[in-house]
Amino acid sequence: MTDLINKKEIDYDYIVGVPYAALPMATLISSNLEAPMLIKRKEAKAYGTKKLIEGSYETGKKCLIIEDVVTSGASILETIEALKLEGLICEDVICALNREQGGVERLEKEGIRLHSLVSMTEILNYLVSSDTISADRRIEIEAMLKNTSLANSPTKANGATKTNGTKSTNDLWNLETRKPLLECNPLNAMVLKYMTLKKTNLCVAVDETNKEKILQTIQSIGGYVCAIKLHADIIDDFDQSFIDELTTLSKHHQFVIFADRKLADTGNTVELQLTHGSLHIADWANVVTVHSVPGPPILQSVLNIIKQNKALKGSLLIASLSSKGALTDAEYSKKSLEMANDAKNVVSGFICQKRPSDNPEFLYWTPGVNELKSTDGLGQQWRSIEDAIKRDGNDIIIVGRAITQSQNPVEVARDYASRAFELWKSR
Ligand SMILES: O=C(O)c1cc(=O)[nH]c(=O)n1[C@@H]1O[C@H](COP(=O)(O)O)[C@@H](O)[C@H]1O
Repeated sequence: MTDLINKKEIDYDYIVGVPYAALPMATLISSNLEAPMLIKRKEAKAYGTKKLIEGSYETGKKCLIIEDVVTSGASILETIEALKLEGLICEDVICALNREQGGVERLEKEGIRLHSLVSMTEILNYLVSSDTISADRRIEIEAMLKNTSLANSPTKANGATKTNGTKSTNDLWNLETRKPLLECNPLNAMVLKYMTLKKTNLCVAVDETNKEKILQTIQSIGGYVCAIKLHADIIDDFDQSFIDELTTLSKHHQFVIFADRKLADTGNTVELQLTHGSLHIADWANVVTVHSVPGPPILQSVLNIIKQNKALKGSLLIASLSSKGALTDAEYSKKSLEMANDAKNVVSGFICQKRPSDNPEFLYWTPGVNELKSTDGLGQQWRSIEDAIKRDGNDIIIVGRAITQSQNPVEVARDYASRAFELWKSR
């Protein structure tokens, strides 16, 4: 907690623990920081000073409140009330666990900032990602916490109309319910952040062969995408300077870098393909496509590389392809889904035409989208944004030539992004 206090550069004169559970922590912090501590009594003594606040202090000075667990924030406000009566100022609270049951909001209303070591969301994320609890169990816990906070909330307390803040567990596609499930996977957390921040579920496939042209295109449309997909092996002048500029653009425009490599070999070969050769894919790509045809070992190898903490954070498994006559039928998709379900720490989602599953923990990425044409004469099959999102149930559209070969790629990217996002949000 002292590190958190220093990191947040909180200004204070005294340390005050919320009686009684937080007093030992407050005492330790006061001694570590060599800061004076005040004691707030639960109730004034019937004799002696009869004061609620013990210790030596000057009015107008600042108190940093220490609490162990914050639920509604009521006991903190009680402590602050007593301190204010003595002319003391309270602006910051440090707690160990924020149960996220209304405490932050209630304190914010009083101009109080709550800084927590860990939140309930972070704990649940860890429990799900470590397979300690299932995603469904997580939703039940969150519904229970939400119910409890509604039960404790002031509006409910003063008899205001009941609001049912819980989402039924089958409303898994509601973003508020689905968000915590998606955030258990590091890549999906990254993608979702950009999607919700930039209001876009558009991934543009920049299938150009010249790095300057690629970088110019990305610079112009970067504001409208959550991801940029490349076939690095078609770029004639692919080199480190390209990777550096691409990475800079991804940070500036906040998008995920997607290497469409369609890995489909033995584990050893895949590990070499991700880390060697002229591409060094894992050094710059956050996500890579993987075929399920070699079976589960390929995912273990991709995970081995993800664990090396390079740029690579996740993979998309091919469930179905858009090309005419593709062999990826329903049976193939089902087998891909089984592989993915056993490897959620490496498979963030799918490349698919129709969403192969109703599991909200995956993101469903779909190519083959073009509002103006239905084929390119080379086997590609295109359909509309609406069909891709609403009829086929996908999350992210992957669009190439409809944007990159249009008269005005920026305008088309903006249009595709806004239409796709509206359809996705309203699904
Ligand atoms: O994995 C892919 O991205 C992919 C899978 C698939 O089934 N179909 C498909 O078109 N793609 C890719 O998505 C992009 C589609 O580009 P356009 O056909 O120009 O929209 C290309 O980069 C393809 O390689």
